[in-house]
Amino acid sequence: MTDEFTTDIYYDDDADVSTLDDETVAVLGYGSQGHAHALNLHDSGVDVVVGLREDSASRSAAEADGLTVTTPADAVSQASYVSVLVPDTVQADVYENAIEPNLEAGDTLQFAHGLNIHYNQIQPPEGVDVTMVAPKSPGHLVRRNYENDEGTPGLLAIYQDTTGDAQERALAYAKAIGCARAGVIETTFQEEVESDLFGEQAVLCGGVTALVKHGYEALVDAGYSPEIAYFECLNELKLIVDLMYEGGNMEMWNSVSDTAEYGGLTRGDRIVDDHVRENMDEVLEEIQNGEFTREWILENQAGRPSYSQLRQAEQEHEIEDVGARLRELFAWADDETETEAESAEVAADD
Ligand SMILES: NC(=O)C1=CN([C@@H]2O[C@H](COP(=O)(O)OP(=O)(O)OC[C@H]3O[C@@H](n4cnc5c(N)ncnc54)[C@H](OP(=O)(O)O)[C@@H]3O)[C@@H](O)[C@H]2O)C=CC1
Ligand SMILES: CC[C@](O)(C(C)=O)C(=O)O
Ligand SMILES: [Mg+2]
Ligand SMILES: [Mg+2]
Repeated sequence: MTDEFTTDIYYDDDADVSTLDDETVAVLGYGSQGHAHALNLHDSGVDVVVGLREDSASRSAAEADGLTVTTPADAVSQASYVSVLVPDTVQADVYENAIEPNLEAGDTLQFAHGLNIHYNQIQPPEGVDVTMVAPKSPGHLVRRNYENDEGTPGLLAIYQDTTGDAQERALAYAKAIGCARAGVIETTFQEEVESDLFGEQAVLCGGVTALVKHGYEALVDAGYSPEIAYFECLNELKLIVDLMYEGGNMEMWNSVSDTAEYGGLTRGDRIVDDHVRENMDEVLEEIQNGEFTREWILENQAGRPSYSQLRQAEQEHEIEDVGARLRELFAWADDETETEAESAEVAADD
């Protein structure tokens, strides 16, 4: 077991937002990450211009938030620091048509996810710095944490350092969006993209929702009420994970009953067993060898048939309707409503 971390971790004292005083940052995109970065940078005193399509649904939101909005190409031409926060699947096109023609030597080209660089969808020119500042959080929480004077952990990677100032500039950016309040871990584009794709597929998004739905279906199919199944398998998960977030699995184990602890420790590995680990290793291999990224690019080129069908089926799962009706009935609905409103607001920007 290692008693020393091998990575460098940076905090607010390691960064200086004034590094960006003479720079204009173009934030391309105003969705989950884009709105959070643009607003946090702006509130940190950085000169920001948002780049959006003429017909973008996000324009009105960005302008209502007091930000300067123009087209992506014009934003890049005005900027010395370009933060690419459009969907991964359109970045190569946006780069070719709006970024590359307007990028100048000495500029920074920055990403929040390494996919397009690591899988060679974008080949940046020599003469620019290429960096990544990747919050380890959904975008609307990056904004909420900043507004609450809290931080969001992030990753930082330097792919190309032409100016010799790439890290100083990226750290200033990370501080300005609130990541250095929590901690910024230095990594590489490869490590970020492969770990992020794995985490969202096998644990955070894919794995956990599959577990929740199977648990819900097992109870409902055995005759238990949907309300009970929802509270047991979805709602309480937040409360459990909050404890894990605060103090590791042991904080959760120390808080639940001995009965839950014994049942969980003896049955957990029967539910998520060695076969699940084999599946995880298979999913990771598909990420590492580029199979997933090729599949995702082809899916988009075909107009997202599978994505749309799967998303529709997810929306139609009984747990969505049961959960929406229950959240309306309970005291915390105001908070949830706020979260759902935040999500709806950001989703409208998509
Ligand atoms: N979502 C998250 O929490 C996280 C995302 N990331 C990364 O951040 C990046 C952005 O993702 P995310 O914030 O989820 O993106 P969203 O889908 O939430 O937002 C996309 C934004 O880009 C705009 N956009 C879409 N297509 C184009 C286009 N062709 N040209 C110009 N603008 C366009 C949209 O506006 P409109 O369609 O109206 O033009 C919207 O404002 C990705 O690299 C992602 O991997 C990293 C960490 C977490
Ligand atoms: C967990 C999904 C994520 O990687 C994220 C919010 O970090 C994403 O791509 O949205
Ligand atoms: Mg992620
Ligand atoms: Mg991701």
